Amino acid sequence: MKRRMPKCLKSRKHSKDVFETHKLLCLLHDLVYYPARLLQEDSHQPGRSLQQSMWRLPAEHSAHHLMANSTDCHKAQQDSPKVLILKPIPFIILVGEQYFASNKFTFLEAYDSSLPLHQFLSTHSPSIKAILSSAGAPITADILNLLPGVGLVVTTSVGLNQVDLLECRRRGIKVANAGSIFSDDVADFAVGLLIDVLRKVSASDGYVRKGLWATKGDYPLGSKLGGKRIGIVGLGNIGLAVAKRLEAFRCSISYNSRKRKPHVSYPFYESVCELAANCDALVICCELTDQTHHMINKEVLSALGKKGVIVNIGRGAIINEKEMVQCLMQGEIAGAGLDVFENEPDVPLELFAMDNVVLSPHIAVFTPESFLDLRDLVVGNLEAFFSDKPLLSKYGDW
Ligand SMILES: O=CC(=O)O
Repeated sequence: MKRRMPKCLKSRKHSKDVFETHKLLCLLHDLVYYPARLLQEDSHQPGRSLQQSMWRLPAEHSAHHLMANSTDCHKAQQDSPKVLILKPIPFIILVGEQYFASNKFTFLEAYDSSLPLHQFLSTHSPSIKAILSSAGAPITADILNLLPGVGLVVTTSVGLNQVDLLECRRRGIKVANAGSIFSDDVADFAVGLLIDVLRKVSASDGYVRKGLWATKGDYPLGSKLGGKRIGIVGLGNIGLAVAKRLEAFRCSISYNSRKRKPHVSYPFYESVCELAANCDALVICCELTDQTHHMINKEVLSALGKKGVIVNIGRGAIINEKEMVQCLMQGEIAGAGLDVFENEPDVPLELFAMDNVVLSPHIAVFTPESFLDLRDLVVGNLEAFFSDKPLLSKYGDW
């Protein structure tokens, strides 16, 4: 389906941003995921202000700076409704200066203040009408309690496990996420991890680099992807994109999901354990919710079996990491391709020594190309909200 895009965004030229985007993406993981933890610990304690921290957005890109360039803009900044940002979101750097000059809204960066968060929010509460969140920036009931004027939470992430959705629903706060913008990127990466684990791409790369080819001879061969039975856990946009790719490899697809999908002919398993017992590889594509937390446990992995492989591009906590590490150590499953972990950026040390495991630092989601689409979607959602128009990527039925 074609995504609608606000007129003001259609005319913008993206190409000149690509170079900047590439530079930023090199820092992306550090900026988005690692500081999420750092910031949780740092949490607006006076004296430990983030103003001096390396994570702060460059001053010339902040809304305050951009809007403060003329008296008119300054007035507009004071009057316009505020979109709260609790933790740094590097993609904002990509949003053109021109767009910030709009009078529809301005960003209010809480992490720029030396005030304790509670005080900061109480002070600015009347003007805060929306929140811009990201994968590492939790939006809790406590925060929403302090902000009764908020009508929209928009996130730069696909996953919404960091947002208290029940509270949003209770308050009638609209929620918009990154929709399907990243589906192809994540699916490419999932298939990449699967091929890597099966065909030992990274492991054999390490073998060559360490000079072992010359001294130890040929490396053990990997296993063929073609014809494998793949179980997809979570058949949303990403799961379907994974399935489509794997069909081209002549894999047979089956799936587990909250509900059987109408118009989908792949075999459906109500139990994830049964799915695991009937496939050679499991690809985890579902959301992290109370129901999916630790859903992939020892029992499921044992059902997958000694030749089975698991790939996770969903969220770390969908797998019981301790049990998975044990299963890998004991040869209960054959290998794993993991982009997400329970306590990022911490990765269980045991995995480092396993050459049947491929590890990546939660990067499946982004490519520079779709990052530009994300920019347009987030700004488009905010623009729509403040113009009382339908959101571009509304989540939920409230
Ligand atoms: O993992 C990242 C996301 O949910 O966007």
